[in-house]
Amino acid sequence: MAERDLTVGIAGLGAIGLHLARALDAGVEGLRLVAVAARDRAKAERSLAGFRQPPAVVGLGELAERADVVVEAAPAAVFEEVARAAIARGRIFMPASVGALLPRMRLVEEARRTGARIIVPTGALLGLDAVRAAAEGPVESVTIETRKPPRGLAGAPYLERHGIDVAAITAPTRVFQGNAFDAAQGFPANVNVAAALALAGIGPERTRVEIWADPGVTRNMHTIRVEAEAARLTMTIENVPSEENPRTGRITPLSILACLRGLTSTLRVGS
Ligand SMILES: NC(=O)C1=CN([C@@H]2O[C@H](COP(=O)(O)OP(=O)(O)OC[C@H]3O[C@@H](n4cnc5c(N)ncnc54)[C@H](O)[C@@H]3O)[C@@H](O)[C@H]2O)C=CC1
Ligand SMILES: O=C([O-])CC(=O)C(=O)O
Repeated sequence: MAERDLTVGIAGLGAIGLHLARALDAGVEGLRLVAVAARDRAKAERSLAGFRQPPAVVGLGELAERADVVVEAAPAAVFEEVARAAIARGRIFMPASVGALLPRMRLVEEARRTGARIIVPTGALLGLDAVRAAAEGPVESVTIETRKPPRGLAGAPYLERHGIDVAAITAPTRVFQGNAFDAAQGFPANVNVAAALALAGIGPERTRVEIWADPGVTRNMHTIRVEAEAARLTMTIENVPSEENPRTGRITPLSILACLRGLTSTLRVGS
C-alpha cells in the first residue's frame, strides 16, 4: 500500500456495498478497502471469501477507527450510528442513505468542528454538477419526478400510512407530491436522489418531488427540471434495478466508486 493511499470502510454489504467492495478489491489506485460492517457476519465472511485482500468485518461504529473514508450503504435506520462515529473521528463520510441526512443537518455543524467532510455522491441520479453550478446564481425552481415499477416503492412508510397498495396498481399513478424533505421521510429507501438534488440545489423545502408507481416501466427513472437565471436544465436517467434490491439502480455503486476515485485522482473531471 502506497503511503498516500486512502483506506476505505463500508457499512452494509448489500446491492451497493458488496459491488463497491468487489470493485475496490479488484484494485483502484490510491484506495484500499480495509473494513466492512454487515448485519450477518457469517454471510459477510462468505461473500468476502474470494477477495484478494479480505477486509476486516467489524461493527458499524468501528469502521471509523479503521478507515479514512467511511461509505454508508446500509438501511437508513443505522445511518446515525455510522455517521456519528465517522464525523467524531474527523473522517470523510460518504452516505448513500442521503435522505437520512436531511433531518440531521446538525451533523454538518459537527463535521465543521471535527474537520470531517461529508461527501454526497451523485448516486442513482445525474447532473448534480450542473445543478450546483446553477445554484451559485439565482434559481427559480427545481423539481424531480421519480417513476419506478411499483415493486420498487413497496414498503414505503408513506404508502402504508395512506393505505396505498402498490401491488394493486395497474396504471401509472402519482403516489406522492410534495417537497424533498417530506419525500425523504415518507420514502426513506426510495428517494435518496431527491435528497441529494435538494442538497445540491435550493434545499429540501423548495425542491419539489413527484413519485409515480408505473407498471409500464422496467427501470427506475428520474427526471430533473431546473429553471435558473443561467440555464434551464432537463435531465433524465433510466436506471436498471439491481438484482439484489429492485429499489436500487445498478449505477449507484458505480457512482460511489467514481466519487471515491475523485478523492485521490490527479485528473478530476466535473465540478
Ligand atoms: N444515494 C442514492 O442514489 C441511493 C441510495 N440508496 C440507499 O443506500 C442504502 C443501501 O442500499 P442497498 O445497498 O440497495 O440496500 P440493501 O438492502 O441491498 O443493502 C443494505 C445492507 O445493509 C445490511 N445491514 C442491515 N443492517 C445492518 C447493520 N446494523 N449493520 C451493518 N449492515 C447492516 C443489510 O444486511 C444489507 O446487506 C439504502 O438506504 C438505500 O436507500 C439506494 C440507491 C440509490
Ligand atoms: O434514490 C434512490 O433511493 C434509489 C433510486 O431511485 C434509484 O436507484 O434509481
